This record gives sequence, C-alpha cells and structure tokens, in this order.
Amino acid sequence: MKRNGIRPSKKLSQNFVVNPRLITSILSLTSNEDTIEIGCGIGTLTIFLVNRVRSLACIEYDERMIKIVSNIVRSPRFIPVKGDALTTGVGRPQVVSNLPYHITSDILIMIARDNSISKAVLTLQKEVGERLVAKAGTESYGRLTVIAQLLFNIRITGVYPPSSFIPRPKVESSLVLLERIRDYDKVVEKVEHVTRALFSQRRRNARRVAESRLNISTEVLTRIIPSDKRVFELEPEVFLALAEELANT
Ligand SMILES: C[S@@+](CC[C@H](N)C(=O)[O-])C[C@H]1O[C@@H](n2cnc3c(N)ncnc32)[C@H](O)[C@@H]1O
Repeated sequence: MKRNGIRPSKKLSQNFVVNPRLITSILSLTSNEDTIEIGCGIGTLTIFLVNRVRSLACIEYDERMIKIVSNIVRSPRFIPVKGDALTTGVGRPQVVSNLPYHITSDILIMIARDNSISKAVLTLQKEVGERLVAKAGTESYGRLTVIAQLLFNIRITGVYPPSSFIPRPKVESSLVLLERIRDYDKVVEKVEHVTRALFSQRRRNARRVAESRLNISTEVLTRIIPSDKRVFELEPEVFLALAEELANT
C-alpha cells in the first residue's frame, strides 16, 4: 500500500486479510472450480487462491486495487474485472470473498438468487454468521436466516479477531461455507414476499399476522401454521409451505 501511495477506503470496507490461518482455512474450503473473488483488494488472498482453483475472475470496484493485483498476480488463469459485484453478475459455480462488510446482506441476496453459484466461501461479520445459522425462536432468527437455510447447507468454520485484517475492522469475523441445496425459483421468490410480510411483526402470533398480511384462506393458514407460534418461532419449512400456497394460486 505504501509503495503505491494508497490509503484504504472506509467507504469500500477496505480491510485487507493478513492472518495466514484465515487464508489457509479459506483455501481449504475451496474446490477446483471456475471461481469469482468479490473484491480482491491488494491481493493477499488472490495470490494463493489463483493457484488453487481452475480459473479466477475478480470483481473489484476500486481501480487502484485492480492495478496492484494485476502486477502481483501474473497468471493466464486470472481475470481482473473492474466493476460492482452487485450488478456485474457472477455466472461461475464458486464465489470466494472476504466480503466488503457494508454490502454483506445485498451480496448474500445476490448469491442466493444466482443459481449458477453452487458454493460460496465467505468471511463476514460474526453477527451475520450467527443470523445465517440461527435456530427458529432465537433473537438472531429472521428473514435472512429463512431464505439462506432453504437454499443452502450452511457451516461456520471459524471465528477470527479484528487483527486478521489491516486496517482492523470494528467487529469479529466468521468464515462461512454455503453449499446450494435448492435453486432460487418462483416459490423462493414468494418466500421473500412472505418473510417480508410476516417479520414486520416478528413477535406477534403468526397465524394472526398471516391472516392480515397474506392472501391465503384462513382454512389453509390453520393447516400450515401451528396456532401457538409467533412469527420468529416458525421453522423455514412453514414459510416455504406458505410460499408454495401463494405460488400455486
Ligand atoms: C474486505 S476487503 C477484502 C479484500 C481482499 N479480498 C482481502 O481479503 O484482503 C473488500 C474489497 O471489496 C472491494 N469492494 C467494495 N465494494 C465493492 C463492490 N460493490 N464490488 C466489488 N468490490 C467491492 C473493496 O474495494 C475491497 O478491496
């Protein structure tokens, strides 16, 4: 960074990985696939990742980083792309990223909706990792949990301190492995609608919220939703059943 006269941008969540244990763990979770790295930064992960996967494209928003990485990573299997990961599109089976934390949720939704992605190896805020694997009925359980757990097998493989990055982020980080078990389709699109409608009142009785917010008959809601459950106590499969009902009518 000094050699290139670069100060990391807070706005772009530029915290660069320097913990060899984290880098080694990320590499051990990746497969030999065509891969996208979201935000390669100064390339501290990229230089190792490129030797591990079949080919590596990197989408990086900051032109300065693209220049640095292009000088460091000299491999015919490496394609640096200047762009916004949220709009560029991935089209590759594996995503690897120490995520830019200001857009974690948006990137997770983008990954969920893109069926060409079968596996993602991501470092993200510890608290977001907890939301991804949360059990129904807990504080961390919410919309993101339901959608993620319907689409992916999810495993948190480790928690890492702020000192794993330069400069240090304010929070601890989790390394998470997502493996797709279901395609995003019309029904899952309806799950997004159902969770948005119900989680707006997460502590209220689920059946009553559903009666007022969803266009589904009381008879069907009575069959699908247990009478005594509040919204945040419903298992992901209940949201899926409601979505199937909406998709089929
Ligand atoms: C947490 S840093 C990780 C950098 C590098 N992969 C590492 O592990 O050291 C996140 C990177 O994502 C980039 N970035 C931020 N927003 C982005 C976006 N919308 N699309 C692509 N890259 C982005 C930042 O410029 C930064 O280089």
